[in-house]
Amino acid sequence: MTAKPFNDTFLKACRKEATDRVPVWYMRQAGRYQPEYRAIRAKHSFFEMNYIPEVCAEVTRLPVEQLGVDAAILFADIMTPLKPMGVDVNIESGIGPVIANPIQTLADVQRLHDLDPETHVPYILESVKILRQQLSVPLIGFAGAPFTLASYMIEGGPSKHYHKTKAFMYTEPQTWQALMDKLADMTITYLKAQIRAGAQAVQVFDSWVGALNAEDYRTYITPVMQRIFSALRETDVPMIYFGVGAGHLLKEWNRLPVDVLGLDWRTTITEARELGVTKALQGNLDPTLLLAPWEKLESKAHEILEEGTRQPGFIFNLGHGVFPDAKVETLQRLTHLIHSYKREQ
Ligand SMILES: Cc1c2[nH]c(c1CCC(=O)O)Cc1[nH]c(c(CCC(=O)O)c1C)Cc1[nH]c(c(CCC(=O)O)c1C)Cc1[nH]c(c(C)c1CCC(=O)O)C2
Repeated sequence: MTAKPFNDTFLKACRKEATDRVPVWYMRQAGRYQPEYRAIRAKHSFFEMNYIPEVCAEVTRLPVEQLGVDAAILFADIMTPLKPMGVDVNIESGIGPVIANPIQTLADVQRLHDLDPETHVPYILESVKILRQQLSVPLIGFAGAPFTLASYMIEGGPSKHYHKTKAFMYTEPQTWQALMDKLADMTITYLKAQIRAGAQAVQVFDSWVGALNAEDYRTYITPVMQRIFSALRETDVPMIYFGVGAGHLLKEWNRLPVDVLGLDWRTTITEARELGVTKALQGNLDPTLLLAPWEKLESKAHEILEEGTRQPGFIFNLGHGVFPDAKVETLQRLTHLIHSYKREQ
């Protein structure tokens, strides 16, 4: 069997180079909407799937083979590196990460271990190496951003309003800073290790940072994100920064040394461009539309393609992850639509 030629359209779009078709991948492209995933998951806990590199690699490859997407994202969770740092976290199906020992004091922060990827998460690095041998599309490594990780660590699980997190930030600024620094060190070390092992792009998930207003983002978060992306700049892999409900932060994000901004569906690509965003963009179909009639999905996907392809540097994705009740066939059809799209001159 001859190996497929390497498909680098995703990497080109990250660098704002012209591509002959629009690259696409989907957040949470590996997950419970796939019967094959459910069969594997029935045999293992979530973290067990992380710990066994062959399983991790199989689950990572599944959507690439099934959907024909232009990038693979390593199968793990933003919580994976927190476990060896001393966070007692479990992934509960249908709920998300649940933490038995939430952070409350400076002593709790100081007790967190520094991450040493080679000893703490060797299975992640092994999975990356295996995948690089097997894939003919780029492999995206990823990590959670400090605010989003801290929100789970402080709230003890998923949250609606992040009020414990924000109260902590306002009332214990020094402890908050210590926590941000510790998490930023982890993010940098973890992503650099993934890149050394072979990850060809990285995405930093700051899913919940949209809970902050722009002024608080500037005060409490910009310095730490600046440090993370500057440190990763030393590598030459493209960096993507993503958050949900963060349209009001886009001007701030555009100043960070990052290559691609991930948008959710609340901000259109045209609106982002009008705000002065110059980075490559990734997004932003509302994942709920995967459950809508095809005509509705198709027309919105078309709109996004037209807006996105007005300039180079566009990667089609969803505005957030695929839901468990989406259908594989819908994502296959959508992928085909994106790959067949030709911009009218
Ligand atoms: C906030 C966040 C988490 N995890 C992640 C984020 C950032 C992206 C986002 O905002 O969705 C990131 C993540 N989580 C997972 C991936 C794997 C790669 C991929 O996208 O295919 C990635 C990139 C697997 C997963 N992570 C999780 C699952 C479901 C686990 C299962 O099989 O039960 C998967 C496939 C669990 C998890 N972990 C988390 C949540 C909210 C959940 C979902 C809860 C649920 O719906 O059951 C925390």
